[in-house]
Amino acid sequence: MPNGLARDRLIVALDVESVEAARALVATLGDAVSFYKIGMELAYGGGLTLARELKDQGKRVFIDLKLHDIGATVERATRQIARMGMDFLTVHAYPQTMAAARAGAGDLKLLAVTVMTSYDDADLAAAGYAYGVADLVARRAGQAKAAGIDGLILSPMELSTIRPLVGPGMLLVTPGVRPAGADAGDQKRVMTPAQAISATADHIVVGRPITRAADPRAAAVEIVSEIEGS
Ligand SMILES: O=C(O)c1cc(=O)[nH]c(=O)n1[C@@H]1O[C@H](COP(=O)(O)O)[C@@H](O)[C@H]1O
Repeated sequence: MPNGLARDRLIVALDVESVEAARALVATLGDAVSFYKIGMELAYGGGLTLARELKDQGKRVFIDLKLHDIGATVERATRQIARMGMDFLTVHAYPQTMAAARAGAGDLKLLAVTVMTSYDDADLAAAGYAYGVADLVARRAGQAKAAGIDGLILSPMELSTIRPLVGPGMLLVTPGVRPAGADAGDQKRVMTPAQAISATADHIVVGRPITRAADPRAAAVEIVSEIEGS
């Protein structure tokens, strides 16, 4: 049985196309993984039913729907996820969106997505932003804290500047994590599990390096031992 505390810091992104594929992966990973993320691909393929099943198995579940809409819609959608008894929900880090989600969340923990880990400064400029990544993440971190948001999604590269800004109480959750030598794919701001944990990530989110591995359980166990050694 892997070390519980280290294991609970790994969140596996169940980015697969069907509930059947997700169930098979969860069975393969067994007690190596305690925390799962259900994102858009699986949610749009029936994954919200699986979310309840995972909770009933004692797993923690992060619903990653990255809400962003008018306030009334965000508030009501957040309330629906809160009723499902899930652990985390993502919303985009826009002040109006975060305030609306806070109003609907109750005890559900909200994570604000700062700047996607597939973006660099040039991508932000192309999207019309005057800020680079570092400045926009910092600005949104301050706004999330002011809105009473529980945590942030950011890349591991921003942890060392953002942790001092937000303090120990804010959950810092980082995708953009790759074991040494793994393919970065579409991720542009990347660090290893050990580097992310040393830089004070509370949780790391890992998808393809586990879900597409020849032996997903071995890949997860390896990452948990890297977390444990950090
Ligand atoms: O909100 C997220 O989880 C997220 C935010 C972000 O900035 N970057 C990012 O990669 N993610 C998610 O984290 C997971 C990363 O997956 P891999 O790149 O396969 O490890 C995917 O499910 C993404 O949707």
